[in-house]
Amino acid sequence: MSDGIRVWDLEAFRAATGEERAARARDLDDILRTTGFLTLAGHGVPQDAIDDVRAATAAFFAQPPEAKAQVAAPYKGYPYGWLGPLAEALAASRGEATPPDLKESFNGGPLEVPGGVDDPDAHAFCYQPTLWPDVPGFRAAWERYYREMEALAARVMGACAAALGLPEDHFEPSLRHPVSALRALNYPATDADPEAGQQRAGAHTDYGTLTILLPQAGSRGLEIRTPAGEWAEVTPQPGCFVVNIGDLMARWTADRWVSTLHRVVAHAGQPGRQSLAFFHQPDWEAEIVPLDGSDAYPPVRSGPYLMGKFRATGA
Ligand SMILES: O=C(O)CCC(=O)C(=O)O
Ligand SMILES: [Fe+2]
Repeated sequence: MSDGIRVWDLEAFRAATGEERAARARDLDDILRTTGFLTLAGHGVPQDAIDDVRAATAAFFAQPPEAKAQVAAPYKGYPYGWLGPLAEALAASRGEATPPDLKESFNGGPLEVPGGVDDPDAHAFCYQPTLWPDVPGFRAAWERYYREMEALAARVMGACAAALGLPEDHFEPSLRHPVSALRALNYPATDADPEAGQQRAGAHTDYGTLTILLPQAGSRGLEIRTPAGEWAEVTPQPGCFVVNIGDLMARWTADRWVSTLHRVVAHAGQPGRQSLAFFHQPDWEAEIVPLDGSDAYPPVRSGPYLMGKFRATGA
């Protein structure tokens, strides 16, 4: 089944002026109001930064479990490192009991700890060190890609401000030290049928502002729940990212934009699939108040809000 995910070109927006720029901003607003998902063209991330992180993460996952275990989270609740197979069920974030997801992941956080953060929760939950695997070139490739994602997220947030009719620098004071996370995902090839209700990633919404996803080229199985209530497959487009809105952005826009339910389906006889998800999250202390001036939601702080979402799933 083909998808209804529209392509939106960031560089074309940034190069445009006057009425054309306004029209491209309106188009972005329209996409984020209806599906909350888009295929991002014109992203400006160098291809070799993408190729290098793909090669590094593939080499990481290809190691035997004992090697991966060397960068497993050292205690329950440690935010980063290797999460082995069957460690998480994303559907639990919506109170649904399912068998665990058929995946493993490697997770890392901000590359620097800013001065002046007093909240001990910020240190325990966000500013723990990323654990570096002993894979040649891994750290350099990961850090470069992380920085590219931070810069891309800032450009997309500028466009989002325009789409909301705000000055393009509107979000900048909330994005001085974002507490974003990068997650590499490996969904092993399957031969047998999954258990009833088991998926590669169970149905969930993302928690933060934006997710910038790099699905494996030619891979299948990522689906979004359409406004009509059906599951529609997202087909990865060569040279593009998939970008979607998370719960915090829905809240910030007082539900003008939608944080759409999505999943990665499992069935027998699937080839392996690897993806990279960058979960963009404003500064720990940033106060998120509905942008339309309404009282649709009480103010929350970005970091504690995110931590609350994770705690609610027992992660
Ligand atoms: O791997 C994918 O394509 C999507 C993963 C996802 O939705 C997530 O980890 O939040
Ligand atoms: Fe997701």
